[in-house]
Amino acid sequence: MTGPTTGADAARATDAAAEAAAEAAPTPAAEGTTEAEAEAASAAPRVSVTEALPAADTASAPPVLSVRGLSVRFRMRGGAHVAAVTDARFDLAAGECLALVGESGCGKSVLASALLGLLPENAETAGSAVLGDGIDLLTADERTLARTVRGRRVGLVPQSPAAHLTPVRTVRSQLEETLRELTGVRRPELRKAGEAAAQRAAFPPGHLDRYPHELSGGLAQRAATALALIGDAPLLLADEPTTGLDRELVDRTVDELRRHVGDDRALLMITHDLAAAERIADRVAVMYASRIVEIADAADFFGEPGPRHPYARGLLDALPDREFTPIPGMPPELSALPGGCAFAARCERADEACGAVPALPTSGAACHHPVAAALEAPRA
Ligand SMILES: Nc1ncnc2c1ncn2[C@@H]1O[C@H](COP(=O)(O)OP(=O)(O)OP(=O)(O)O)[C@@H](O)[C@H]1O
Ligand code: NI
Repeated sequence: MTGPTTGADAARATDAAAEAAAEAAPTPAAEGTTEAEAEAASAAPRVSVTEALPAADTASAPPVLSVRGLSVRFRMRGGAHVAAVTDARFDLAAGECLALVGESGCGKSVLASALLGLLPENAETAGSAVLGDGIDLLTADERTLARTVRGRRVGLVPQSPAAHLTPVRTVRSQLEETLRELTGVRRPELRKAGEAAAQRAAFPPGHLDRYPHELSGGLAQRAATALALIGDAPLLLADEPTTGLDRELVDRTVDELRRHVGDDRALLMITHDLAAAERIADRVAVMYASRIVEIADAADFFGEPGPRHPYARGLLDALPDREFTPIPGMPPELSALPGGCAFAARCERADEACGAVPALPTSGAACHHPVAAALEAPRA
């Protein structure tokens, strides 16, 4: 899903006054933010938690989220189907940030909607997506999802914060309502709690009485993040949280998100911005034509040995600051996916073996001919 771009978005983006305020007061110590927090917000504290943690699949504590065989397809008129997510499998450990990357239309947002129980009527699902406490997000009923999951166990940082916020109410009133709903705080404590919630996401208190349309893109994103954090959900899901922001704001937004991934919280960040993924992710999952085709440690993926899947390698090589070479051809239609590997038609390494769907290892590429495989597994 790509959020609608409205005239209001453009107006906000050029709202110099609000932007200047955002720049001037991101984490002002004078507003009650501790120096350490202010420091953390501005200094990109990219802590490599993967080194301290056992691999997600072998962790002794149950993963915050465990996805197995997750598929989503949409029934279309005339009996056709769109396979938006096919057989996704991954774990997400506490303290970990997994970036789900891939080109527009590959199924990232549909996967997120499945995890929130927000799929439309014409969706059919298979598989499981189990939270640490055993709730399966795919089979939970709407009452459970509404009362105990959304906001409380899964916090959503939306793709288009401006559209996600209620336009006719101030940020303060939206924070207070969510606090009342999720934490039970009542007046007279509510006002203070609202200000504390804003502060957690570095939303400047001086802007609390503004309406969403009076906020810059960066501040709207902070307001939406503040709302997502209120329920202290162990799983944060951010779908393209940096859409429409300039580079500096992208960096700051992802750094702030990273700051909220504490010891007992995990973040699934969906993005097609590979630089943002590199900046905050511990692991990367690459999606192509509805399937996760590679899962790798972010350091290995963005550094050495680099991506193993030819598509993932192509994605990186297409970046302007790398080789700037686009992948030839187009992804297949999700309503007419080929048998075997969906990337084979565009892949110079493809041969007969690629007529069968390659398995996805716990870490590595779903590919019959992964890049650099020869280096790691020399034949005798
Ligand atoms: N309700 C629906 N009915 C039919 N097809 C749908 C529906 N919702 C999404 N799709 C299709 O599912 C596919 C995956 O869409 P999705 O929004 O997950 O892509 P994405 O990877 O998030 O892309 P983007 O980067 O543009 O946000 C697309 O082909 C889309 O057209
Ligand atoms: Ni999307």
